[in-house]
Amino acid sequence: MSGADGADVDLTDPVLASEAELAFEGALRPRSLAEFVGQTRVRGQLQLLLTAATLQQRTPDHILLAGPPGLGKTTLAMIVAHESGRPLRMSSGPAIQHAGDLAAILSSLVPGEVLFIDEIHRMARSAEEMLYLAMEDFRIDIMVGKGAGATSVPLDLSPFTLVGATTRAGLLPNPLRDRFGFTAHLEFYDDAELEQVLARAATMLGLDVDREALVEISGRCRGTPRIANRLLRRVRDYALVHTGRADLATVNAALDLYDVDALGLDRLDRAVMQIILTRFGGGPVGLNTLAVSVGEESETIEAVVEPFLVRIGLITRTPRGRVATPAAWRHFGLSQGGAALPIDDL
Ligand SMILES: Nc1ncnc2c1ncn2[C@@H]1O[C@H](COP(=O)(O)OP(=O)(O)OP(=O)(O)O)[C@@H](O)[C@H]1O
Repeated sequence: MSGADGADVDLTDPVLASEAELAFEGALRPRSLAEFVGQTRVRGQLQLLLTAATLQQRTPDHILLAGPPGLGKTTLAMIVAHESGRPLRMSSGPAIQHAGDLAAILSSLVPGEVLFIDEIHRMARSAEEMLYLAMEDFRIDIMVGKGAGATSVPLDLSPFTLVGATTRAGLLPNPLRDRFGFTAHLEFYDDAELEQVLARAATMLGLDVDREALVEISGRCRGTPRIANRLLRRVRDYALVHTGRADLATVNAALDLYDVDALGLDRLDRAVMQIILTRFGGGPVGLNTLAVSVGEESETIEAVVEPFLVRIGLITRTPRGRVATPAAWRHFGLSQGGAALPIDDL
């Protein structure tokens, strides 16, 4: 995807978000379940779980939040802590590469603390095993010494609530998954919900946006609040520099400039579709082949790209691989079995 200066710009890539954007994202996070838009079922389930724990004056059960990036897992973890009036400790799977890393965190938790572990499926196996006992009995066994003389010393922990987030619930071992009292599967947001997210963000930005402009952005943000907020900022920029107002024409011009198409497909989505349609005649194509072809991790394709493409009906998953649907051929203006376009032309 090319920006105005010719540099590659990917509005959907959280890694490329500037510090200002991250600060903006933080400021936008809803602080309570009532403020949290959409995910009605999950909100109701969480509300019940938290209220029951408060009535019984105990720590809420451990919670697993599963779903693609940007749908609100971190926000919900913060809300769990805030609504139950407990402190929050944040960590992530990649930062826990040894059991000792986890032991250090667990042993320093204050009573009732909420421990959020993002990308929990990426934690080291030895730490995962330590977590089983910690979640169940609020206890860990610490190994002292090495070899034949090693002994395990039990250490009692303060009661805590673990909130784990994962884009790949299927990768968690069963013993870990079973120890969560509640698993919430976050879904992509529908257009009406995204309009609410955008309207709220526009108010916080002090941006006067037409309703039809909001509708247009909500249809192009991959069902994802994080992307909705980011696109809104680019529309704000465009209005500031060029048009003076955030109307439909401004939205179309800004999003076209950043190569966000009518369905909200980004560069990686399009690259994946190109491979399936033009190199493999519509598929089936295996996950690893796709990942190698577009130069991405297969985990990213499976957790980020594929759920969205399936949701909007451009691909289906079959036992033999991913297959393009007739809607995909239409969207890219290609006829099934027709001449292949050069990969870079789509
Ligand atoms: N339901 C919602 N209502 C309003 N804003 C939301 C909602 N969900 C997410 N957001 C906004 O979207 C942004 C991204 O949310 P968040 O960081 O919680 O997503 P995430 O699922 O944890 O993503 P990742 O897995 O990439 O960390 C936040 O700035 C938040 O304000």
